[in-house]
This record gives sequence, C-alpha cells and structure tokens, in this order.
Amino acid sequence: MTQPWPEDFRSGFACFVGRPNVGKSTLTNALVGQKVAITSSRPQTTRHAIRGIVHRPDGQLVVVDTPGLHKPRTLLGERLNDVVRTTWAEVDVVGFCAPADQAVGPGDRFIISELRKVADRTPVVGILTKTDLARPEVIAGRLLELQELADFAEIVPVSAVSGKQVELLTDLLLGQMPPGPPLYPEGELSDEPETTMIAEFIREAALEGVRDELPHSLAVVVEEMEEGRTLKIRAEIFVERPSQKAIVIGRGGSRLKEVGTNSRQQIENMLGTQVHLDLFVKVAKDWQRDPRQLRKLGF
Ligand SMILES: Nc1nc2c(ncn2[C@@H]2O[C@H](COP(=O)(O)OP(=O)(O)OP(=O)(O)O)[C@@H](O)[C@H]2O)c(=O)[nH]1
Repeated sequence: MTQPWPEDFRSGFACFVGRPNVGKSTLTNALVGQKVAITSSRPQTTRHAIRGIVHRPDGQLVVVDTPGLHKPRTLLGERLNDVVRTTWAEVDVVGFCAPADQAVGPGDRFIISELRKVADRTPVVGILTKTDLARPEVIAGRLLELQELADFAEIVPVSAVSGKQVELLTDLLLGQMPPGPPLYPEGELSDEPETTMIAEFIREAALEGVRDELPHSLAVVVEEMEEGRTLKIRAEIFVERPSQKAIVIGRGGSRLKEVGTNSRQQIENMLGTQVHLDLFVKVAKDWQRDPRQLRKLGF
C-alpha cells in the first residue's frame, strides 16, 4: 500500500519566543493565514498555547503560541512561566523573534539563556520581525546584532503585516522538521477547543482600550453553549476588583455592549453561524493568587 503523503513530507511543532509585543501572535496568524491567536498592542495577553496549523504539499507545521516569559509576581505568573518552559522543551524548532524597530538588548539575552537551559539541542531560527517599520540599513544592523546574540540555525527578516518573507520563514521552519506524516487533517487550523477560542475572543474585546494594569486581572469563562436556530453562548468575565468591573461595564453598560458586539462578530466568523451572546461581569477577588480560582478559570 502506498502512503497518502509524499515520501519527503515533514511535520512537527514550532513555537515563537521573544520579548512581549515583538509580534509573535501576529506572525502565527500570518503563517496560518487566518486569525487564530489573539493579538493586542498590549504586552502579555497571549494566555493559552494556541496552535495554528500550516498545511503545505511538502509538510505540516504546527505552531504553538506561548505566553511571554516574565518576572513572576503572582501564582499566575509562575504557572505561565512553567507553561512556557514546557512548550520550549517539547517543540522541534524554536523561532526567536526580535523586532526590527528595537535594538537587541538584555531582555533578548535573558530569553536566549533561559531557552538554552531547557532546550539546548533544539534548532533556533532567528526572526527579525516588523521589518516594515525599519529602513534597510537599520535592518542590516539588526541582523548583525542577532547573529552575535546566539548560534541560530538560520536568520530571517520578515514582516507579518506586509507578508514579506513569511513564506520563506515557513520553508526554513519546515526544513528543521523531522520527516513524518501529517499530524492533523487538512483544513484544520487550530486544535484549541472552541470554547477556549470563544473565551479568547471575548477577552481580547474586553481588553480593547482599557488601562494598562487590567490585562492580567481579566479572565473569561464560557459557562454555557446552547445549539438552536442561533447558538446561545453565556460567558462570564472575571475581574479582581469592583472598580475594574465598573471599567469593563462602562457608563450605562456601553463598554460591555461594545465588547459583546465585537466578540460576537469574531465568534460568528469563526463558527459560521449566528450567535446570541450573553456576557456577565463578576468580581473574583485576587483570583490570580488563589489556586482554586485559577483552576476554575482554566489555568
Ligand atoms: N508594523 C508592524 N507591526 C506589527 C507586525 N507584527 C506585529 N505587529 C504589531 O505589534 C504589536 C504586538 O504584536 P503581537 O503579535 O500581539 O505581539 P506578541 O509578541 O504576540 O505579544 P505578547 O502576546 O505580548 O507576547 C501589535 O500591535 C501588532 O499589530 C509587523 O510585521 N509590522
């Protein structure tokens, strides 16, 4: 019997690492070609290891999106760092991202040294992101800085926004994958459970335009999904303090309404069905420090 995939087919897992806000989620979306990981101009909003799957005739690349590594101040912070390290140790290739509009610095060196502690033999591809934001001579300088930072298997400049070199990046990452059959059926873009993606869409909408300290204080749980002519979804947005609840709800409920409209559109796009979305805001005091609450909220 002949196998249904080419002999030289490659498949495996990749993840992107780098300082907050360097463009890891946007790059995942650009590679996969559809919005699967949430992006935000605010650092450290990527919570779950969301996979995007790149299907090609010559291979399959499963991209795992990890949260940013950061100084743990709470139990949540520690758990997130554990998630990061576990992911790093398990993938076939790591894409280290640094943005073209910023110099390589201590943050990058810290991540590289942490990376080497858990994955000393995993090939690392150096990725200079956001090249649309820098002039060619600046990009050239940054590439040299990257070259000195670590022993990368490859170094490649890309722009997720313009799409420049994104295909080449896929080639290079696939080139580091072991030979093997496709890991997921064709057409599948992500193996995140639907409820997780729905919760992420709501979280993303709720974070839009709010103050800097709010991101880590916000969690979303999908409580109920009821199939019918329209899909009824009931979700709860958890904050830590009554003052934050007021911010999320807004004057006369105006912000919450906006959050509902925006996330409902995203959910409808993803599921291809009409959605009725009910959102509730609840205060769960200090949920980031409380192991029981963390488990309930899925961490
Ligand atoms: N101009 C430009 N902006 C980009 C590009 N890639 C990402 N951005 C912007 O940079 C910001 C951060 O992008 P994200 O993809 O959320 O960054 P991240 O590294 O995943 O961030 P964390 O989840 O905080 O770790 C967003 O405002 C993006 O729109 C790019 O290629 N060009």
